[in-house]
This record gives sequence, C-alpha cells and structure tokens, in this order.
Amino acid sequence: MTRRPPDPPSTGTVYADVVLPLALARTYTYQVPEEFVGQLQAGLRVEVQFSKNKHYAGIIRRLHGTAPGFKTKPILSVIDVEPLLTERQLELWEWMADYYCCTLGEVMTAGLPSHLKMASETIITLGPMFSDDITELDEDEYLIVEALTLQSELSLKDIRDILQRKTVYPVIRGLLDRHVIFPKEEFSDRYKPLEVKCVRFGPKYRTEAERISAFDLVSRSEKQTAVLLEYLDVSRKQPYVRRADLSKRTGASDAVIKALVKKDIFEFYDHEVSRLGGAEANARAGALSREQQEALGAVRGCHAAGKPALIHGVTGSGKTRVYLELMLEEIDAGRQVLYLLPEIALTGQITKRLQQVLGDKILVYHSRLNNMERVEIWKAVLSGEKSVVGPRSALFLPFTKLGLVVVDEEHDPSYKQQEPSPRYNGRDVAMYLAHQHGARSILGSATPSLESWENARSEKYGLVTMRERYGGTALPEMTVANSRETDDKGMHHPFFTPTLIENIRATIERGEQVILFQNRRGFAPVYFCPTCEWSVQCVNCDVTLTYHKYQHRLRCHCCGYVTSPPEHCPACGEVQLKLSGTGTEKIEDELKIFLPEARIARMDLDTTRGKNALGQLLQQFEVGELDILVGTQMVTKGLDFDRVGLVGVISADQLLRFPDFRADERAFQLMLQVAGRAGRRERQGKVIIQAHEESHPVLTDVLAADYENFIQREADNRRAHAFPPYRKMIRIQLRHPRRPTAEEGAKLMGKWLAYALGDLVEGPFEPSIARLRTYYLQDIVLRLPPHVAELKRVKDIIQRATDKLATTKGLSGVRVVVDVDPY
Ligand SMILES: Nc1ncnc2c1ncn2[C@@H]1O[C@H](COP(=O)(O)OP(=O)(O)OP(=O)(O)O)[C@@H](O)[C@H]1O
Ligand SMILES: [Zn+2]
Repeated sequence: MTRRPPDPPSTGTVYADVVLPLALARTYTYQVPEEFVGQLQAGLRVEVQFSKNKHYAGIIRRLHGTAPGFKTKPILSVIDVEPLLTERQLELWEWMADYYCCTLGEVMTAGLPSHLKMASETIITLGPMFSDDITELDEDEYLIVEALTLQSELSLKDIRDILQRKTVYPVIRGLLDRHVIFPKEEFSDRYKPLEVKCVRFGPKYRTEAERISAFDLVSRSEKQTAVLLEYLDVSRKQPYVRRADLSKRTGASDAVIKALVKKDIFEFYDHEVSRLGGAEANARAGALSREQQEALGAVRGCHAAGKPALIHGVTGSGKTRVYLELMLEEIDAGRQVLYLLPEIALTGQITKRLQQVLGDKILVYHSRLNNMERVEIWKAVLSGEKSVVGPRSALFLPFTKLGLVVVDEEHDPSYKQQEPSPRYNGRDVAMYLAHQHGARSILGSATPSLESWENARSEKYGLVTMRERYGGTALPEMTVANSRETDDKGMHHPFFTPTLIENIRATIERGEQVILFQNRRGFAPVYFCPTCEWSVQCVNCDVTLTYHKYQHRLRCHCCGYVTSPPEHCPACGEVQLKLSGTGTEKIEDELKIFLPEARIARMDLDTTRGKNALGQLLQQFEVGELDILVGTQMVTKGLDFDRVGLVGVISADQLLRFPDFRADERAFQLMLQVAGRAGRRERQGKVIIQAHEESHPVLTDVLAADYENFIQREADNRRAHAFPPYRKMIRIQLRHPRRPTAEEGAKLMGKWLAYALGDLVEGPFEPSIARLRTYYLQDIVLRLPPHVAELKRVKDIIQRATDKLATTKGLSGVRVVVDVDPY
C-alpha cells in the first residue's frame, strides 16, 4: 500500500485539506488540533463541520503548514485508525474530477460505499444480528444502543445530543464495524446467502453397492445412464454438482434429471456458497488452443513493449480464456487483477467461469451487494489480497497491488456513466488506473470501438487478432431478409418475414433455440389519434409514452412516468385510438400467434426487474426449457449457450436511423454481437437480419462480418466530419424548468464561450429530446483538437463561464452540466 508519511512542519499550525461529499470544487482546509497531529495521514476519515450544525465524514487529502486565506475550523475527531483510501486512489479521483469537469465531492460520493459515508442526516438503526449482548459495549456505545432499543432509529445529530458531545463519528464507526448498528437504508437488503441449485445421490444411494444398483434401475434408459455416469465423473472432481452443469455436460434435458429424482436416485438441494466470492475453485482452466496460445504470446509481446493490448477476437474465440491465463499469473505472483465487464448481471456466465478457476481469490462487485458486503470487499481489496470482477464502479476500489486490468467487451456503451456526475467512461478510467499502477492492461472485443481501433492503428496499443472460434466451429451464416417479403399467398406481415418464420420453425424442430433481437421494449412506442394525429406525450419529457400491454399502462422510458391510456382523444374526441411502432412485448405477442406451441420468453428491463428474474430466465434458457428468447440489447451481450441455432434481428433499419454520429458504429456492433450468439458449439448457426434498406453499407459489412472494412470507412467518415476520436468533444447542457430561461442562459453561455474559443463552439441548439424530467434542455458542443494543454485552458474557460452564469441575475437557477466525451 502506498502510504504517505505525515509531513507536518516542525513548527506552527498543521492544516489538513479534506475531501467532503459536497459539490465543492476541490478540497476544504481545516486546522489540525495539536492532539491529532501525530495520528493523521492522507486517506483517513475525519469528522468535520462544514455549514452551520452540519457534520460530515471527510477524507484527508494532504497535510501541510500553509494557512489558507480564511479562518479555519478545527478537525473534530479522527474516525479511522488506518487509512481507508490510498494515495493513488485519491490521485485517480482528482484526475477524474479534472478530466470529467466535476467536483472531487461528486467523485467521492460515487466512489465511497454509503456505509463509509457519514453526515448529520445519516439515520442508523440496530443491526439485525445484534443479540442484546451489551457486555462488549463501552459507556457511549451502550447509551446509543439503549436509545435505539427505545426509539428504533436515530440520526447522527440525535446521537450528538444523546452523548452530549460534539464528536461522535469514531464511536459510530466502532459500532458500524462490529455490525451492531446499520445505516437505515441497509435494512431493506439484509444479507442473504447465495445458493446454487445442485444434485446429489438420494439417501438410499449413499454407498458404493447401492449406487451400482442405481445403474441397474436405469439400464433401460440411455440418457439416464449417461447422466449418472457424468455425475460420478464430475463429483469426483468437484465438491458439488450443479443441476444446470449436469444437463449441459450430457446434453440431457432437465426432464431426464427430474426422472432420476422421481426414482429417488437423485435429490435436489441448494448449495450455499460464500457470499462475497460466491465460489470455491472447483475446476481447472482448459488447455489453450493453438490460437489462444498465439494470442497470449502476442499479448505478452505488447506488455513487454509497455503497451496495452487490444484483443480483436471474433465472437466465441475464447478471449476469456486468454485473460484468465494472465490473471492466474498475476494472482500467483501475489498481485491483484481488476476484470471489468459492462454489466455484471448480464455476464453471470463469465463471472462463474472465473470463479470456478480462481475461487475466492476473485470477488464479484455487483450492483446487488448490500452495503455491508461492499465494505467487506473494500477492505479485502485494500489489504491487497483479493482481485475483483465488476462493472465500472469497481474502479473506485482501493487497489494496493494491482498488476493487471482487463476491460472485456470494451466497445460497450454501458461503460459510460451518463447520470449523475462523474460522467466517466469506465474503459478510459481503467486505462488511466492501469497506467497509474504500472499494471498491464488488456482490452477485448469482437467489435472494438473506433477509439481503441485508432489507438491500435497509431500504435499506442498493440493489436492482437483472433480469427477462429474456440473448437473450430464456423462463424454463423448471415443473411438478410427484405422486410417487404410476402408469403406464398401474397400476404405481408409487418414484423416477421416468411423467411424468418420458416427458419424459426425449422430450428425449434431440430431441438435448437432461437434468439430474437428487437431494440425497443414495451408493446408500442406511440399511442395516437388517427383523426387529428394527437399522441400521448410524457408530462415531464418531450417524448411519446410507450404502451405496455401486459400492465395496460403508458410509460415514459426517460423518466418512468406512468399513466392509464386515455379512452378517447382529448383533442378531437375520437374513441378509436391507435398504436404504432413495435416493442419486444408486441414481438412476443405476435410470435405466439405464428408459433402457438413454442415456449417463448422475453428478456428486457420489464421482465428482469425482480431480484432473481434475470438469473432465472437465463437458467431456463440454458437448461432448454425455452425455445425462443425475445429481447432488447440485453440479448446481444456475451451470452454463451450451446444450442442457439438461429439469431434474428427484427429490424436493422431501426438501428441505423438514430440521429447520432455513432449510430452506424453501434448498429454494426449490436448486429455482429447478437449474431455471435448463434452456433457457438458443434453446429454452424444462422443469422437472419430483416431490413428494408438491404443495401445499406453497414448492413453489407455486417453480412460479410467485415470489421476491417467497416471500421476503415467509419474512421474516414469521422475524420472527414471532425467527429471523435479525431476531435475531443465536450457537451455543455443547460437545464431549466422554464424554456425561455434555459434559452437565455444558453445564449449567454454560448456567447461567452465563443468569445474565448471562436468557432470551436457550436450552438446553442435544442437537442432531439428537448425536455427531460421537467427540464428544458439546450446544448452547446465544443469540438477541439485533441491536445492536452489546450484542454486544460478550455475547461478553465467553461468553469469561469459557469461561475459567471451562476451569479447572473435571473439565471442562477440554470443547471450547467458538462459532459466530456459525451458518447
Ligand atoms: N481453452 C479452452 N478450453 C475449454 N473451453 C474453452 C477454451 N477457450 C474457450 N472455451 C469455451 O469456448 C466458449 C467461448 O469462449 P468465450 O466466451 O471466452 O469467447 P469470447 O471470445 O469471449 O466470445 P464473445 O466475444 O462472443 O463473448 C466458452 O464456452 C468457453 O468456455
Ligand atoms: Zn418522462
């Protein structure tokens, strides 16, 4: 761990710059009382007062002897004994605040688990595990616990009154650490053990002889015999055998296993696994294929040259196995690894694979951890002992021995945090983090982003290519079906071409599965009046409400507003209102008409909200209880199933029509990624893309799976039109509940910026969604030459303009949101 020794000067007062969880531009300076001078160092939390009567836990950034130009308040108490944050981590946070134009407090708020944050308003309650054992409590602690048994919840301010002391945070910290008390929000998500569904021999079949008799009992069923044999084989190597694994390995359906349970040979049980790591290591990684060996060698070559490696490997090429090899090396050498994934919930399969090999040396930092677990992971990472797989938020953890950073699916837009600030890109921060620690780094994708491709072209990154699928299966056969296609009776169906329907049927008949991708959720995105063209709009946003048939509700996909569909048009009184457009719900519905026998499920935000809904859905698909999975971009991400014979894209046109400079890149990535879910094992898969505009150049590249051609053309286009990555883009968005105020603010801001930056400034203009969550929006866009020195000056100019606007009469309420690399 990098720990800065305290460096107080030998004479005079010591000051501490403290990071506070507030929107202050930088740190705030406090005076260190004599009694604390020896105890303090960077990374410790201290209790301080900011505004009147408001206490916070702040983080010491540095100690020094320079008095600031204002009257300082004293530090009230020291909360931690050991630093909770590292020097490098604080440097990273500062870098983020600088680069993404936000405050250090905003980074702290995003980065620190809420359990470690304390403020006067924080409410605490007694922990669920507290057993009335008061012998361990000192006097202050006892008073707090007693008050909590009477009153069930208290704010930290109440506690100050109870103890009649100004400084209470160290006492609170002690109780939190021992899980005697909890911050209140914690109560709703108490610790639940993780369980996996497993299979074992029933009570009648525990001895060797009994087991042999089991084989006699099933001798007439080849499938059941195969399952038994496989079970014996696996159970010799692993402490437990998962139900899903067993059917996967033998190709037997879940029904075969259930039959064995019915005969009392097997029983099902839930195996509890460690809640942080989730697993014991129970498998060894398979041997590398020749291509994986070569890729590994090439990655090592990049690292030896001090460069990040970009692996461009076709879908199913086994990139994960290459990362894993390097991870094992690092972990064996006593260093930490950070493995980033765009969305942890969707990538359970990868996480599982990593855990099977690495066991509890790797912890999963997923969004459903409760606060207590977050703190446990924080401390395990700080100790230098554990590696982490997680989404972008794992970047905030206090790594002390980081040796390797992996950014998987590096092209994925969910690496970018849109709201709230810091609006950072996880991939880019990861590269900075690796650089900071002198760690090696790998980015991987079947469809690398243009930024990373450009970095490889300009030799900032080393490029490693994997062209074959693991196991040698051919990439899927890609075809396009014209959306205007009619069936043999000359009928035209708006959603499914006869080609797609026939292929779905044939696939299911072969016992294989189908994935259908539709970019929108809900039933229909527009509910309108055919007479006067009125349509239902969100009350808060400038968008139409999407009709959700299952709930019979209209919903805003921007702000979540929900309402009932109107019975008639409020403008002209028409009673026959209509729907237009298509979402996943409608596709699912219509599909049932064509294929009444098929087992269809839908995977989108609406069906995966529940705590285990997504996992259950994926499990059902994995064991073959479903024939067709219809979904939004969720189905395009990393799914690795054995039996997907066909992938269909319902409408390519919809993807290609977005008014955004990255629309083509996104469309290309989405289509190629979803295509990559097909035929990942023995049989070659098939992909059918429905489109009106069959000859769209992006579609041509998708059909040929020609990444090189696509990315070259995209690069030329972007360069020609001065778009990122050939220009640095900063978007300044002004928001106000009144349109004229937003406009006026934007006009002034635009004028000030243009005065300093000339024609680098575009706008202000109204974005395509002009009102969002009750705020009217105005955008100003800067496109800058990508030089760092220039960037610093530009950001200062933006900051000054923002400050000036905040003090302009009538416009101080205009929110200014700066987004660096807003894509
Ligand atoms: N060396 C190996 N031994 C055994 N199985 C392997 C090996 N390499 C890859 N596999 C298997 O091949 C499949 C594809 O690998 P993986 O998911 O890593 O591909 P990928 O390159 O990440 O693909 P995508 O980009 O589509 O996510 C997985 O089921 C994986 O377990
Ligand atoms: Zn809305």
